[in-house]
Amino acid sequence: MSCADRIVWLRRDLRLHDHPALTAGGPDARVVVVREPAANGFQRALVDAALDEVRAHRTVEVFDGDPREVIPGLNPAKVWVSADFTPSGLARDRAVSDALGPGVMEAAGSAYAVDPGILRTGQGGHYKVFTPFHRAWCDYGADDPVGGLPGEDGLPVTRAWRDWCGFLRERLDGYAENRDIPAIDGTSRISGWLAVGALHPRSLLATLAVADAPEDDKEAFARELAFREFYADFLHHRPETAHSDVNPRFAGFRWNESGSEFDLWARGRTGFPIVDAGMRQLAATGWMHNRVRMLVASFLTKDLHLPWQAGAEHFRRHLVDFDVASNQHSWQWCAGTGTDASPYFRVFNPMTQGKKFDPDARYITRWVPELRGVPAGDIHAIRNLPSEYPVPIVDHAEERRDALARYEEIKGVSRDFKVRHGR
Ligand SMILES: Cc1cc2nc3c(=O)[nH]c(=O)nc-3n(C[C@H](O)[C@H](O)[C@H](O)COP(=O)(O)OP(=O)(O)OC[C@H]3O[C@@H](n4cnc5c(N)ncnc54)[C@H](O)[C@@H]3O)c2cc1C
Repeated sequence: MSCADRIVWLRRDLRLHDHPALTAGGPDARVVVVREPAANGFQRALVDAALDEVRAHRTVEVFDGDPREVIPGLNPAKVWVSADFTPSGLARDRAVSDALGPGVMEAAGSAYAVDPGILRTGQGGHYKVFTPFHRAWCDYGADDPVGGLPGEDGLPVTRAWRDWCGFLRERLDGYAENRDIPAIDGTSRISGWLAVGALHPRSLLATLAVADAPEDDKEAFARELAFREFYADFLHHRPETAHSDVNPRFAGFRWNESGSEFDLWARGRTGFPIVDAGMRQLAATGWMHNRVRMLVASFLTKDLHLPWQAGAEHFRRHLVDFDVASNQHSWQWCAGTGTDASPYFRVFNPMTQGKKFDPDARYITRWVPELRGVPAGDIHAIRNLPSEYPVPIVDHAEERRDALARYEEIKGVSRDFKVRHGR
């Protein structure tokens, strides 16, 4: 087999370190990228940045077109890839592999520390609840990084790696507490790099283990990585849940039709300051703090009674870190339809949540300039706000009651179902 026959096809694994597929292909393999549509402009810019760094150190042939035609058209004898477990990635890879013929395409590694599908419950099923998954994930453990980390063995130190090391140095200490406060730059902000594969959780866990920080903070961080892997594992077993409710009880739920209220939510013009701040942060930067993602998702599904799929699609079109498993399942969690879901009847109050997690309204006023200079107490109580700021588009207390009433309708259906079927 000549070098030209051996290909490493890079997708969302745009890095040179800790890369089983590149290691399997060896230093002489052709490295190939087929440009596929990115979820949005923010993610496309990150793909380009990560790809440029790979190209600065290794020749990469970049093709446009459909990988189902481009890869077989190169007539390779062998193609190594990082396994892609997303439903669309699996379908693409199956088609490419069929076109190449048996044994040509081989997966080495994936975007996860523990590949989806590996962990099983005692009964042999897949995990449906995070806590036992997390326990099993910790027990299973992650392998050591493959082929070295940036800065070792001549491997370049990339922007993504510098961001990660900056977090380890400056913000890991205190992460467990600070991660919930949107006004503090307390999280790692590496989700975009993970989404394009410029970082790998295995390398993160290896460096996290030896970092000089309190164990609580390290454990809290690893737990968040486990959430990412839990959602990927769940989606692997239940691919239809990228679009449909995990909890079948919601099949008959009475959602509203999307209309002008959706647009006001998307534009950060709901009149609820913390919701508007989050949506404006998303529009401006492609990123939103996790706590605020939860609040805006709760608002869309429980105050506006709009289906989680509409919000998830909006996030897909804007998030720099869009990841189908984390996004769809986080939305389902917030809507109450998903794995381990926050119960439907737990409805976040945007005023009290704002007061609790952004007490001096620093986060809110960073993104909602009309409210600068207004006392935090007034912002959280939504009173005496300047006329250029919108009045609330709904009455939260009323919508909460409505949400609970709608939930009662399907609860009743489910109780009837149980009675009729003798369960
Ligand atoms: C409605 C909603 C939609 C979301 N959509 C996405 C998405 O498309 N892509 C995405 O990566 N995350 C998503 N998240 C999860 C979370 O908000 C982001 O991962 C996190 O805010 C990224 O910032 P960070 O890297 O600073 O996180 P950190 O707090 O530093 O966490 C480190 C890493 O752990 C993972 N992580 C953290 N929290 C979660 C979580 N709740 N679920 C799954 N993984 C997590 C991410 O990979 C993150 O980069 C969503 C959350 C909600 C509530």
